[in-house]
Amino acid sequence: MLKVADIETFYGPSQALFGVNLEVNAGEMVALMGRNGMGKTTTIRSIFGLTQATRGTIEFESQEIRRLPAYRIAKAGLGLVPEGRRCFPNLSVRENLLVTARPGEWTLEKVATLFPRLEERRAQMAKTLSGGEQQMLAIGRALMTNPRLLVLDEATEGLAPVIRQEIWRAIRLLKEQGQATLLVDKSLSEILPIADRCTILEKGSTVWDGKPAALDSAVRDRYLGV
Ligand SMILES: Nc1ncnc2c1ncn2[C@@H]1O[C@H](COP(=O)(O)OP(=O)(O)OP(=O)(O)O)[C@@H](O)[C@H]1O
Repeated sequence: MLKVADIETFYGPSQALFGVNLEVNAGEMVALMGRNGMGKTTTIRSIFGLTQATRGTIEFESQEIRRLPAYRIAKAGLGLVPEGRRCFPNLSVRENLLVTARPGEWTLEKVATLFPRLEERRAQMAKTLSGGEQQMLAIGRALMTNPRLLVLDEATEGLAPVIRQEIWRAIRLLKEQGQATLLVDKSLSEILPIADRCTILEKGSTVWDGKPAALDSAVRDRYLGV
């Protein structure tokens, strides 16, 4: 479904990615891992055309998307929940969900069953929601675009444990429903049981790819330890 091959990405003169390889197949949940600053967010920005990769290929459903503008990439069927959420603060929950909605299986009703808290707060302005609720709204909004591939960048970062659990429960439900997902998160105990595959980045390159069961303590210490 998504095939990223040998991409290189720069911020001005400074190179952040030196050869990232990554694949997500239909129905798969893939975890993109690596310590701070190794290039996870830059990889996601490159996939979505927010910072264009200068080399390599990014194919989504057999279409080369590396040079497409961000809006065309979203339209091709990729849905992003960016780091830091970014809901529209002065729109209501309902308006946030509807503003980028596209026809498909995900509707207001279905998002309400995934996140009942959002339904209870549907008329509230997004800026009055808690951080965790805003995160749920960001996920709901991405789902309302009915993406064939959903990408979550640090969806549980900095949230209270009870809210994190609600979000992980939703992610597990998405997995059961066969939603193809690329996930960046530091919580190995949550990710490893549900990921089909893990891709690890170090200093802007893919250094390991495999099933979570193959991620032994040597690999963890080498690439994920602090
Ligand atoms: N806007 C920017 N301008 C210049 N350099 C940047 C910019 N954003 C990130 N970088 C650099 O690119 C490299 C990769 O950063 P990136 O944010 O992709 O890492 P990450 O793995 O997502 O880290 P984290 O887990 O901390 O979010 C780092 O060296 C970082 O300093």
